[in-house]
Amino acid sequence: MRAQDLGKDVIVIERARVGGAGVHAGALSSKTMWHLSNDFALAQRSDRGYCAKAGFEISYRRVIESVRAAVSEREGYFDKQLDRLAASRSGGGSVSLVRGTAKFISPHEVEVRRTDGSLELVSASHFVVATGSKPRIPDGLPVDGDLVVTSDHIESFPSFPESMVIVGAGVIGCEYATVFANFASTKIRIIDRQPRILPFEDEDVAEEVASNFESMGILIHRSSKLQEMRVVDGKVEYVISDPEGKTQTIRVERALVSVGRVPNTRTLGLENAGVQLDKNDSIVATHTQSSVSHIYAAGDVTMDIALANVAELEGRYAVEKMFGLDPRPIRYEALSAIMFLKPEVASVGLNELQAKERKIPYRVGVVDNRLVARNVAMRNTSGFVKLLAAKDSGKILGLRVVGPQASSTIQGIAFLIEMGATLDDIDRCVHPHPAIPEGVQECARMLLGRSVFKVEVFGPEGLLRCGEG
Ligand SMILES: Cc1cc2nc3c(=O)[nH]c(=O)nc-3n(C[C@H](O)[C@H](O)[C@H](O)COP(=O)(O)OP(=O)(O)OC[C@H]3O[C@@H](n4cnc5c(N)ncnc54)[C@H](O)[C@@H]3O)c2cc1C
Ligand SMILES: NC(=O)c1ccc[n+]([C@@H]2O[C@H](COP(=O)([O-])OP(=O)(O)OC[C@H]3O[C@@H](n4cnc5c(N)ncnc54)[C@H](O)[C@@H]3O)[C@@H](O)[C@H]2O)c1
Repeated sequence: MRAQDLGKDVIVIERARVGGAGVHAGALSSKTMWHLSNDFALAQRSDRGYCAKAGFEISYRRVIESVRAAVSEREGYFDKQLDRLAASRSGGGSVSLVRGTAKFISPHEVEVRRTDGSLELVSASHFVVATGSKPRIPDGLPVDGDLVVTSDHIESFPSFPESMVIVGAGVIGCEYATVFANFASTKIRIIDRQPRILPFEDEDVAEEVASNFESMGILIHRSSKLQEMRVVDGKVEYVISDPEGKTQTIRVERALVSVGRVPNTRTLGLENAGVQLDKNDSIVATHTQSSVSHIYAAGDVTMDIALANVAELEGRYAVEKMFGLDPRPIRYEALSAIMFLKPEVASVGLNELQAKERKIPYRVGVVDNRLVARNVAMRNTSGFVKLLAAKDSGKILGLRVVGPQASSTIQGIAFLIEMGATLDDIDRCVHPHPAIPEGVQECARMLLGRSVFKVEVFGPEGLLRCGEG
């Protein structure tokens, strides 16, 4: 669409469904499940002065029907736009959709194999490779799309399984653990080879999520090695060993494998175009430009950061660069992301792990949501706000929000990081009341020695923390 803005003629080649994993079996579908599951869990609570007397009926198929409705609503808008733009050339360039699987046969030519087997040759001056990624399946795991699945198949369960093991406690594993635990029909176990879930996040964030998981009845096998998984009599049997080598054999109804993703590059014929891949099959790209100057790569196919917002940003950047607009380089350090867990976890910029890794001296403040008026009013005070600022200048480096409305709360700070703002800027800004971002303001003020609640009073209770690294 950005190339169309610039008056270029564009051909989009898609082998499956327009929207990719941003919509199907991915971001939108899983977030729809998350919202539905949250509403269900909330409605089940009986500590708020109301409860459903007759209980709730719940059906996996019906839930998935709602998910499909969301997905097709979104897909419908994409299809409508592509149809209209293909039919008219109103001001911008033309956009046409070719359905089929693309493969480079030379640096300027792509062969498209349609579903009926026919071939179409597409040639262009410039290319953006945005073929995304697929679940990584380690050797020996019997993924059959039925009993042992990846996120690609999870919507095809006939009903809620009674029990499910999740292999990999990263984002996908933890999000689906949350969804199924919220629906309260499935006993969830989750295995990770690391000592804690979400190993790329700060320990306090991961532990807050882990303790909520445990209170939701999710069993976490930490530092566990999956020795074997097999299908026996229509059930999934797996063997895990702990760091001392003690093994356990457990039987569950289904298994979800979520141990990372790999780029879709293998069958793209990139060797015919001379495009260089790294040892993980990702396209080697410098500011989205591959080793062949007219071929760009955006999104999961470079496998640096696998997020829909990054994919879009890179796509826009690539197109602007290829048509000479000289766009501002993408600032990967100010990226924001949300993990749809219980509670929601949203992040922008650096966490403590990353600041330490990059040897950036920082100050950190943590304010527990129990001290934030809006959380109190919501009767939902689990989680905290954690703000990092540069030690000398007070420049804002990053924010983690663990708790309700986390995703909306980080956005203001994303802008401030982008602008190079400091703790003083957060202090000065008038916040609405009561609002979740007040926790962020209180955190900045605490680091500046101007907060309402004092660390000497609430520090020992674990409600406030100031530190540095
Ligand atoms: C379960 C799940 C949940 C997620 N949740 C979030 C989230 O909440 N927030 C977030 O930011 N990110 C999320 N992500 C990640 C996000 O979906 C991806 O980072 C994003 O979709 C990547 O976009 P992309 O354009 O690079 O690839 P994709 O969206 O995967 O699109 C690639 C497209 O290329 C097509 N294709 C592949 N090979 C060929 C070929 N040879 N010829 C023609 N077409 C081809 C595919 O069919 C696909 O449609 C999630 C991912 C998953 C799996
Ligand atoms: N809300 C979001 O933004 C969102 C949601 C879903 C997915 N995504 C994107 O999709 C990508 C892929 O997600 P993912 O969860 O598959 O990958 P991930 O990299 O987030 O997590 C993989 C996990 O699997 C563990 N692991 C790897 N091999 C293992 C093994 N053999 N046994 C046990 N554990 C093992 C790792 O320690 C890690 O915790 C993410 O990097 C993320 O960027 C984003």
